[in-house]
Amino acid sequence: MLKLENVSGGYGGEPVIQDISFSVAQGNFFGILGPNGSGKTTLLKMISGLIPNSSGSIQLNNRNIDLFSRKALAQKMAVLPQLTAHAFSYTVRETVALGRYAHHEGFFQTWTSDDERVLQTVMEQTNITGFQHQTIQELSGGEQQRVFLAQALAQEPDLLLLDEPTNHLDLAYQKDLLDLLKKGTKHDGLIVVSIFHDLNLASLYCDRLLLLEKGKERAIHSPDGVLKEHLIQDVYKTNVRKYPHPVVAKPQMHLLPDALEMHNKPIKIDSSMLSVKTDRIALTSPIPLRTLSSGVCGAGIGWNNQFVNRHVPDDYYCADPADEMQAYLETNGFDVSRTVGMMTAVDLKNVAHSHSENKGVSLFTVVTAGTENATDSARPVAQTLAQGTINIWLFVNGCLTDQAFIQAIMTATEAKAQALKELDIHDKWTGTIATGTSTDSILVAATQQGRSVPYAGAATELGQLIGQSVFTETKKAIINDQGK
Ligand SMILES: Nc1ncnc2c1ncn2[C@@H]1O[C@H](COP(=O)(O)OP(=O)(O)OP(=O)(O)O)[C@@H](O)[C@H]1O
Repeated sequence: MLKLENVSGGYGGEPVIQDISFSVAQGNFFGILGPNGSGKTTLLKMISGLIPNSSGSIQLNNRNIDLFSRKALAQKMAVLPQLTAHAFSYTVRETVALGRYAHHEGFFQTWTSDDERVLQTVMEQTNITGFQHQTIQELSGGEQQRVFLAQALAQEPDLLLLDEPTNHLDLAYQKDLLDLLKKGTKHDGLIVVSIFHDLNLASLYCDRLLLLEKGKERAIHSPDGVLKEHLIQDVYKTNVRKYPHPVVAKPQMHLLPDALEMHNKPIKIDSSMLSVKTDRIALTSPIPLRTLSSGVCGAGIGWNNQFVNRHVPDDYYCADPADEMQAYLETNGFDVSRTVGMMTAVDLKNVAHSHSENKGVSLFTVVTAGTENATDSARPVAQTLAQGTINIWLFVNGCLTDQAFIQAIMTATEAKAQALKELDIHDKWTGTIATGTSTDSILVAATQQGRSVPYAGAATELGQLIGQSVFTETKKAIINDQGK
């Protein structure tokens, strides 16, 4: 256990570090964050005993660190400092072997089989065995960083202190190094205390974070507790947006650039951008739109500027429709990374669309609808799929919040169900009124320009536009399809 109580200190004069207290238990990964000059390195140097604290106490395993001899401390604690230019020309192997010195009785103690085993293990873990006979100077910054990490690991410490360990490392080695450290905490009970400039890496790997501001604790908590928009904006004096990691339950911070792209010329999505052909309906926007969709391609949340509703035959079957659709889009000149793609078997000339406006927000709605496959979602039954799908596109000229995106989907779905009810469309398996078809898709795409639209429930201006237009255009599209 590492324990700091009311620690202050610095380089003489006004203390750089002021009244810092925290503890890190065995097996924990602790991150230190803070802007340039906030005192992160100074605090790490105090923990490692390199500079003394002027008040408070620093204990490792219930013992003040200043009571350890240098050598005893080196058996318990290893440090990976910020990478600096090295004048010496040891080989990689010799450099890593120096880490074993902490465990030797005297300078001339012979190299044991245990030393060799540890040396080989840490060289393999850090992937440096291949260049063990080269000199340090011959290596790149990232390779050198891994050698010094191997040296620190060769000390077999209880506590590992790191100053920006991922500096100089490429993406894959950043992950490998942090995975290795995390494994060390979980499997061997290692305590890791590390400085991070990259808030997102700190969030992914650390159990707890300390946020320093001008040498004082501004926050100490779990990543979720520290990575709060207002807190990070206030301490780093820059605009950020917090989003969950797409796979791991950890927060991620995104910078908001003042880039030109954010001040695009105002645009309005409408029917002039729509093209209807027999094999596809397509809409191309001059700027990327923020999208939420259930398309075969480009599903989920994203930014896209091409939208395709492709006609497929009644008997279309493919084991991997996403893959097949991707190939179709590529063949037809669409950039798959920026396209939302849907499929339908209905005749595309029966498409219905309209443009509507309400108090500064406008909406372009496009619907294709077939109802052979109509289902009542409240009474689901296993059934053979017939052709017939309702695909709804909603292009909003406005700036939507995440809530508004979700409410737009809800409002549109409710209006679609009402359209089916009014046209008395039944689920042929249950005999009840259908609510949709079992293969319907939806897209909400917003310019993220102009009026800000916080909500899109049925009582809001956008909600009313969506409700009315989806109800009307879905009915039109169904009637068109029925009259084919
Ligand atoms: N050797 C030194 N002598 C005197 N003052 C120092 C010394 N090293 C750092 N400082 C001062 O202490 C303060 C904190 O520096 P420190 O290096 O701890 O910040 P940091 O948070 O690690 O910064 P960075 O993110 O830029 O690495 C700064 O104002 C710095 O000028």
